[in-house]
Order: sequence, then C-alpha cells, then structure tokens
Amino acid sequence: MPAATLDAFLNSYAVGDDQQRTNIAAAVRQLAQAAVKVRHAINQGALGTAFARARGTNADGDVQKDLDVFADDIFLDAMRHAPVALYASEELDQPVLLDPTARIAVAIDPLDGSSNIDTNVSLGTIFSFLPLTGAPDADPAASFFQPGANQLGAGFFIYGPQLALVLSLGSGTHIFVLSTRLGTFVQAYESRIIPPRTQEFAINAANYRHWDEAVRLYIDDCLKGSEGPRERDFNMRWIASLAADCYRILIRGGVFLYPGDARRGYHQGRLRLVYEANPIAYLVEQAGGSATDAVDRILEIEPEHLHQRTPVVFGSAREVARIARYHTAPSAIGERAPLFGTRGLFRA
Ligand SMILES: O=P(O)(O)OC[C@H]1O[C@](O)(COP(=O)(O)O)[C@@H](O)[C@@H]1O
Ligand SMILES: [Mg+2]
Ligand SMILES: [Mg+2]
Repeated sequence: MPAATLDAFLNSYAVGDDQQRTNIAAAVRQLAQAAVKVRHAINQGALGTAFARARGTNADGDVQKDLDVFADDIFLDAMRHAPVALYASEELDQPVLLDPTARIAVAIDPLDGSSNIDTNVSLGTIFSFLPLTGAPDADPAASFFQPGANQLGAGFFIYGPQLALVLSLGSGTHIFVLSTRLGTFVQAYESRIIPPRTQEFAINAANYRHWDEAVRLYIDDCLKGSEGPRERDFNMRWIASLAADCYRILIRGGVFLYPGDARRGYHQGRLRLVYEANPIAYLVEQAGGSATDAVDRILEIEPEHLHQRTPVVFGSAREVARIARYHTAPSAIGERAPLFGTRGLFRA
C-alpha cells in the first residue's frame, strides 16, 4: 500500500501549465488545513458555538445553518492565503475576487450534507479547480461557466470516522486519510477503480411518487431482486451526504441517483452542477466510473448559472449506462422479460 504524504503527492503530480500546477498544489495545502479546522468544529458537536442552528437561506433557497456559514468563512479565508483568483461557494450569491495574479478558480460546497449536522452522520466539503478564463475582474462568474471536463482537479473532504481527502488532479482518484500520529494526510489506497457492475443503489426513495417513469421502473426492477428481470438481489444505501455516498461507491462500487422529479423546484433534481455534480463526476470518471444527468455526461454540460441544478446519476459504469437506457430505450432493456414489471401484462 502506498504511504505517500499529501505533500509528496502534490510535488509530483502533473496537470495544467506550471503556474496552474503550483497554484493548485498551494490551494490543496490550504484547503487541507482549513478542513482540519472544520473537522474540529464538527467534533465539538452541540458543545461548540457553530452548529446546527438555522440562520437564513443561501442563494439557492436552501436553509443555511451556522456550520454552513462557519465552514464557508474558513474555506474563503484559506483561499485568501492561496494563489486563487476566484472563489465561488454554495453559500455566496456571487464569486469573490481574490488574487488577480493567480490562474485558477475554486468552486466549493463548504459543507455538504447539512441536513445531517445534528445527527452525527458524515459531512463533506466538495471542491473543484477550474482554469481562469480571461481577466479575473472581467466577469467573475465566467470562469465557472466552463463544462466540468475543463476542471484541472477536484476533490472532497469527508468528516467521517476518519477525516479523508479524495483528490484527483487528472491522473486517477486518490484517497488520503489524516494521520493524527503524523499530523498530515497520508495516502491510504492505490488510485481507486470503481467496479463496473454493482448490486447496490443509493436514492432517496421517499420521492418515489415524484419520479418519472424511467427512474421508477429502474428501481422497481432492482427491488424485485432475484425474482425480477435483474435476477439478483440488490442492496440500498442513502446517507443524504453526497460526499459520503460517493466515498462508499469509490470504496466498493454502487450507483447513486438524485434525479429530477415532479416536486416544485426539483425538476432538475437537488444537486448543484458547478460545485457538487462536476467535481464528483470528475472523481468518479477518474476512478473508471461514469456520471450522467441520467442520460448525458455531466462533464459536458455548459453551466449557465453558478447555482444551477442538475439531475445526477453516477457510479459503476455499466449500471449508469443501464439507467440511461431506461430513459432512452426502455423497451430495449435486455433483461426485462415481457410479462414482468409495471409495464408488463402482470402489472403490480
Ligand atoms: O435530503 P435529500 O433530498 O435526500 O438530499 C440529500 C442531498 O442533499 C445534499 O445534502 C445537498 O447538499 P448540501 O447539504 O450541501 O445542500 C447532498 O449532500 C445529499 O445527497
Ligand atoms: Mg452539498
Ligand atoms: Mg452545502
């Protein structure tokens, strides 16, 4: 097993031009220090000052908790000390201009899984590095309107039983764990490979009645298990922290769905493209998995708004492709026996 420190890793990776590489390495170091501070606040739980109390709404209308804002302050401050030109956050309406000489922009979900804050379940911080387009003071948002395929790197911290960093700088997806003995992040696994097949799915099943038919049929087929068209039993997980659900999939495979649904405001699902879906899609693809908006590749979507949402399906590549077929060619799903399921003769 590799035991490289994060520092050693950052010194040896290669992506972008020289200045972008130096900028990114410095930014990751700052983010890592900030994550340790956020971890400390989370560890204090209800004993700390910054915690689960609601304090307003963010740009997307989500309830903002004290810890959301606290985390955003910590990460923004960290980026002020890094060679980063622009900082865009879930918690801020507009990007913040930072170092005009730097060549990278950072988009961040400072605290992912906020609804889990007071339940002592894993939270995360998701981030994306983009090349700066044009002068940083021209249109600050423009750098964030590039498709995710342009990302120079992406990652997330997970505040779980271990504080881990999942990072890709364009050559594989690497997992580092904070070693309390060494006081630094240490690589914990070889670059991850998500197995292409899976028997585990993650979705918020409470929204079943709001989904479109393709998603319902896919889940119905999974739930029928060995007696249904899939001819095998499935397991289900839903942590309600995107970073934690992604971490599990990187470790043991699986597929995650947050589709669009018929609820008001949820036609494009819940997850934000620029600082949630794009970095997760980048990490998943770098680990050999796939990420789509149910049909098309997430990383090719051209963002139009900083806080825009997108349906998200990611994980084991064959399963993600199968879900796309439920949307585009449901009658061609090979395993579906004609008399089975909600579309068959024996409709349940
Ligand atoms: O509560 P729901 O609808 O199941 O949504 C859960 C999803 O929302 C999120 O919490 C959204 O992220 P934020 O907490 O950063 O707003 C994801 O982490 C998670 O996958
Ligand atoms: Mg989030
Ligand atoms: Mg958040």
